[in-house]
Amino acid sequence: MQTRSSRRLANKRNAANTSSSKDVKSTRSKSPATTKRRASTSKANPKAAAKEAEKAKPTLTPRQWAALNPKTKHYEFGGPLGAFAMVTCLPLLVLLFAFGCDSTGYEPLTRGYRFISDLVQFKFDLDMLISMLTSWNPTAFFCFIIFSAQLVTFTMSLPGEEIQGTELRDGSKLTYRLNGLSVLQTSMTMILMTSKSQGLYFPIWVADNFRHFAVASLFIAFLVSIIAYLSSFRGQKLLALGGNTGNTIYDFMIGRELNPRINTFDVKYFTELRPGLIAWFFLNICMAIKQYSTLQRLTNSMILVVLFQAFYILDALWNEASILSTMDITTDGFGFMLAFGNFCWVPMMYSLQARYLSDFPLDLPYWLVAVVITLEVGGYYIFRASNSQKDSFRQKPDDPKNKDLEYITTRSGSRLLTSGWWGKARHINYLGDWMMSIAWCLPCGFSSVIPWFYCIYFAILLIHRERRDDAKCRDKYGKDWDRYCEKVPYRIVPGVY
Ligand SMILES: NC(=O)C1=CN([C@@H]2O[C@H](COP(=O)(O)OP(=O)(O)OC[C@H]3O[C@@H](n4cnc5c(N)ncnc54)[C@H](OP(=O)(O)O)[C@@H]3O)[C@@H](O)[C@H]2O)C=CC1
Ligand SMILES: CC(C)=CCC[C@@H](C)[C@H]1CC=C2C3=C(CC[C@@]21C)[C@@]1(C)CC[C@H](O)C(C)(C)[C@@H]1CC3
Repeated sequence: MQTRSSRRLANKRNAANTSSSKDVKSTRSKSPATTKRRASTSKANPKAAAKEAEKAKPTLTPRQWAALNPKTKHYEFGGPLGAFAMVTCLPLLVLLFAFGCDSTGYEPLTRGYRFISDLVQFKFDLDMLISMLTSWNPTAFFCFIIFSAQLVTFTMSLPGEEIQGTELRDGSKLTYRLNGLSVLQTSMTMILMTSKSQGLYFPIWVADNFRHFAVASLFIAFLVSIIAYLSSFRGQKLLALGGNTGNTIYDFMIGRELNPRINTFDVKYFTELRPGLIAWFFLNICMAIKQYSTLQRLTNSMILVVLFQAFYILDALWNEASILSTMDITTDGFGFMLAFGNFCWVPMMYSLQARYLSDFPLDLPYWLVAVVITLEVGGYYIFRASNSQKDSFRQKPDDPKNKDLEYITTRSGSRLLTSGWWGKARHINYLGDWMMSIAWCLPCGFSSVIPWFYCIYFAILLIHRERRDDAKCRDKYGKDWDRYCEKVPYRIVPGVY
């Protein structure tokens, strides 16, 4: 994909980056004294070091900048029309689920339809409008904003191992601080300390005001994505190869800038692994506490759902370094899709099962508990073992456990595994993840299809994601990818798909 001139620019930028920032450590051309001074500046004051690195980047002429950021020629997600549909329909779906589901029933579609038909027939009287507006809870709104601000503060201030991401198109490498688990622990402790003085009042209040939190998360998602889109035009930013079409709505949705940063604070990395996962973790606990407060006990279905999902979130934060090689970080820009996905979609839609069970408690027979546990353990095993095998093979190919694995070497130098987990299907890790999604929905029973939403949506997301990744790899590896596909014919489910 890289043109010759963009490669030349990449080398030029790389030289500047390597000599100026602690981000790229290996090939410095400065004197040891300068190097030492810079290293100590970056340790003592990472903000100043980041500014210094930014200043040291050569200013490109408009033509050079355009060569580094070629115009995107192909659309994904149905182009501008699809992007418009995503920006409008997905938030509406969140609102429909937030307002259409409560302890009286889980019927977002009927309620949504009634609401719209009343609106169309002008049955929407003033009293109704007033009652809607006065039911808005500004406290919940501000709580969500303070919660998000706290996550930013903790991410920036708590210590953590600093590691480098994959090499970017302009030759530079960014540094990321791994402190996800400390951020989760600190934010949960803060919340628990606040709510302890009020008994269990705070978590129950959060569960009761779920819809207001949904509105707040939507507001933040739009705010963050608008700011990200506008700031992508300031200065000479490295853009995502897929997000520079020039079409406003499309670029806004897919993400224009590759790695928006405020000094050392990486907005995309933060968004991907903090607000969504941590808010989801917390909302689930609130739903469980709400069930406990009404029943004076927890049902086995609630225990299973909350434990499984908490484990999934802890696992993601424990392995947070592995996200640095996913397409969200290496390829996609930061736009509405990721901001909305993480600030709003993940916490509000992924917590649906726990929310459903707090409104409609259910005790599962032992045989079903056994089925659910088997699915979760089997799914997690496939998910984690396959992801770890790929990470370990890529990072330590000489490790004894990787020595017997078969692979093909591509012309770009990367190796593609053709045995082990990655010889069974090209995205066997998706299968494991999807099996876990069944284990999370099954405890909700079959009285309503709504809590099954996650499992259905996730199948669509994974099938679409596999197609996107396939296109990316075909573009990157050309004929080598065809060779790999011949050896490993199945996409996600061995022998089936
Ligand atoms: N819960 C949720 O909502 C979601 C969860 N996920 C999960 O996130 C995880 C990461 O998924 P994702 O980012 O899609 O990508 P993957 O972890 O599946 O990685 C795909 C990349 O791996 C490399 N690769 C492909 N085949 C091989 C091979 N045979 N040998 C070695 N390397 C190979 C290629 O990158 P390269 O260019 O380096 O060769 C390819 O682009 C998955 O487990 C998924 O289930 C994802 C989305 C949503
Ligand atoms: C249609 C729509 C709302 C699109 C937005 C998609 C996002 C919800 C997902 C895109 C990739 C994601 C990942 C995770 C959560 C969902 C989103 C943001 C993830 C953080 C979940 C935990 C995993 O262990 C993971 C870290 C591998 C994963 C990364 C991708």
